[in-house]
Amino acid sequence: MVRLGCIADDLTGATDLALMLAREGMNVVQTAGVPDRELDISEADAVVVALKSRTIPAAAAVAQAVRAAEALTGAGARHLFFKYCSTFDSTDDGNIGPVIEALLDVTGSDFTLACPAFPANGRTVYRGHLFVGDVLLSDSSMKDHPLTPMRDSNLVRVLGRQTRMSVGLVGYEAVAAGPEALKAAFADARAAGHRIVVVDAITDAHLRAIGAAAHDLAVITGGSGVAMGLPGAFGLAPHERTGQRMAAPTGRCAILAGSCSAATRGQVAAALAAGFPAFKIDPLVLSAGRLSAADILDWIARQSDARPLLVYSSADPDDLRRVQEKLGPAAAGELVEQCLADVARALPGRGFTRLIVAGGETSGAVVAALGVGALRIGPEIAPGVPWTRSLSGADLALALKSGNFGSPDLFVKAWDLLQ
Ligand SMILES: Nc1ncnc2c1ncn2[C@@H]1O[C@H](COP(=O)(O)OP(=O)(O)O)[C@@H](O)[C@H]1O
Ligand SMILES: O=C(O)[C@@H](O)C(=O)COP(=O)(O)O
Repeated sequence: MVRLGCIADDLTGATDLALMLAREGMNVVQTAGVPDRELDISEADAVVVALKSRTIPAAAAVAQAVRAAEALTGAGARHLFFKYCSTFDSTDDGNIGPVIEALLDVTGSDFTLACPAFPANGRTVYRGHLFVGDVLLSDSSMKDHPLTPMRDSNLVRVLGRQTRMSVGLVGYEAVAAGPEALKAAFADARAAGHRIVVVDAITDAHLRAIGAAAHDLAVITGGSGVAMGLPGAFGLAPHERTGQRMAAPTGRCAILAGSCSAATRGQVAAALAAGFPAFKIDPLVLSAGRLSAADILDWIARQSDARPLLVYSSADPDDLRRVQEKLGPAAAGELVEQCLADVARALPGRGFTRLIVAGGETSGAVVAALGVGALRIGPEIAPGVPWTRSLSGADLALALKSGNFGSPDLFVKAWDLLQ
């Protein structure tokens, strides 16, 4: 029986959330897009629908989220969880605010919370300001994101620009005082006319308190952290998943990296230092027609299968700026995503069965090209990053890595969790 219906605005965000819910005791099915009627979700406590709606026009993001919400409530979900990035990736046009408005509308409710905190990955919220590690969001590498540069750390202000609804703040004191104090703070904020409250959270204990206080809301929104307390609040007990290995089809290994985030760039550097055969995509050469997916596949055909192959477009902020000035951010992004998707489509036919994909938008494009419609969550590689196994399309082990997650050795070590 589906208790919790989840809608994630990108694919890596969906696996991040699915891992959190699974670890905390839920039986989770993750789908890429709105699930087919044929997919068996009868055993699932939670279904996580991955959209690719973070950077599309707000009206389209709303339409996709509403369709997903209708499918999930139709499958029995009484509570909806809207998952966005722990760095609140969005623009002044949306899409976090407009989607929250639409989900409140669909469920006939008038109050929810917003909390992207994920302390295990260094994301904390204090006085409504989002920190990444030791610095404010606006001082972090997210200020240079290719599609959603984040240059304001005050989430009440950021969300306020995206919605006509009144946005309030529930501060640290209420969160630290526990679920009953939090419920009272929610009631006060609602009575004051706020329809969304940004909630402070610095520790996992805060996230569990928020889960306990919010689990009966029809709509809950946030990063995967705020889902930590929900399975327990629904009466389920955590699973210990670390240390497990996942059975995976035998075959070759590849890494496709379209993320330019700092963590991914560090992982690319570590893979190069480890001597992985690597192909770097230059979007300007691609755009000039002097490089194609077929060329990359020819290069792949010439490599030995002794080590994982790396195909990447990850660029530092200066290179990225140079490309974006020439091609425009959206066109450059699409060009690279299309190229990596075209490469990915051919990989199963060439014996590749184990793939790491870095980047949320990139993962969305790659998984769509692979025709994978649903995923089972496997062991945790790093906080927010599980191995998964495809439940439809080609039989694959897939790690869909959020741009800024994972330690530098992730591309080198993740394979050890497969058997
Ligand atoms: N060298 C590059 N120049 C311009 N855009 C790029 C380059 N490499 C990747 N991109 C684009 O940047 C975006 C990165 O987003 P995403 O895959 O979500 O990564 P992250 O998870 O780090 O946010 C994608 O649209 C990708 O195609
Ligand atoms: O919450 C997070 O940080 C991630 O789950 C996520 O959404 C990351 O998105 P990308 O950085 O675009 O992979």
